[in-house]
Amino acid sequence: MENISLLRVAIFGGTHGNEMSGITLVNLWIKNGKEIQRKGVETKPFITNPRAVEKCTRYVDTDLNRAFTTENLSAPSGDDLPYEVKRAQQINEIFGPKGSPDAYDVIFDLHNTTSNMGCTLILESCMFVQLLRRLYVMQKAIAPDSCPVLLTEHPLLKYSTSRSVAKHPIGLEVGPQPQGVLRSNIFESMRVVLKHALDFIELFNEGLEFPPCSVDVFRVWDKMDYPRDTNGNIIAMVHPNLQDCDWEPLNPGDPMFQMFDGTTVRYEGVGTVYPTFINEAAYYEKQQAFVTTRRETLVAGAIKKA
Ligand SMILES: CC(=O)N[C@@H](CC(=O)O)C(=O)O
Ligand SMILES: [Zn+2]
Repeated sequence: MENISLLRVAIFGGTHGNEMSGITLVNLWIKNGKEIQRKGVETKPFITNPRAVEKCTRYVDTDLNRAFTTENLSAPSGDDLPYEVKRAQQINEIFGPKGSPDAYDVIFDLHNTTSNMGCTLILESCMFVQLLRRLYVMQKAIAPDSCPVLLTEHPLLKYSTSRSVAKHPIGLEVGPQPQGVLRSNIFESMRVVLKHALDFIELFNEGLEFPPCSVDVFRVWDKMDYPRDTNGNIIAMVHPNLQDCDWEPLNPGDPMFQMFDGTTVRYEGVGTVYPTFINEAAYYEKQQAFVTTRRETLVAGAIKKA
């Protein structure tokens, strides 16, 4: 039986300054935190990138959700550092230090995507799947559609997120919602998932035991770029058969891109993958048309409060 304590919880909004649901919710909760208060739990709502929020842009100098590397966090502070690196250092001081016993127990980091991903929980390692299993069950109960778990553990594709400062980082990615836009359905589903997640932490803190079980996850497998010409210009779009089909199986031979000349590019990998972040606006600059994942079932042991 693994013992973990869940006492200090932060809720981050505005890690990307144009993802409006998390920004709006966190600002509401900063004004009035009643909705996120739970017995025995300290919850802190926090805007992580206020300058980007003010400009309604993803970031000012560099992507904050890639900035929490050991190198950045240990860089000598100075005015010449990019804004987001300075901000990462401040956040690490308040909620970390990353990797230390003093770090916050849980950070929920609220994101929106332009992809049709529904409500997705993003986990960085399977260590925390025991808890996620429970969140997952609760989400299933509240959302008519499935609520996938994306595991970003990958030797090359893992990135240094804002939430990685916590002992248990949890990303909440809800879409589709355009950048800079607030949609009531997306806003509401984010709000409801957070509510259930906090309810769970309260129950857990009261000493409720959760039995072992298994949970299905989508593990990041590979990233796919758009087809490009020799100058690096994009020469195709996501194929209509794939657009909006996040989490649906993509089999070898299935259409993947539609070239501007009308021809179809088909998936040629080995075996079935489950694409996600399909045609995410923020990923054009990252040379990423979508991410492929593989389905896995993880077995979660019993958990109980320390
Ligand atoms: C669209 C978007 O910003 N997605 C997030 C995913 C995450 O938080 O892990 C990112 O790339 O940082
Ligand atoms: Zn984001």
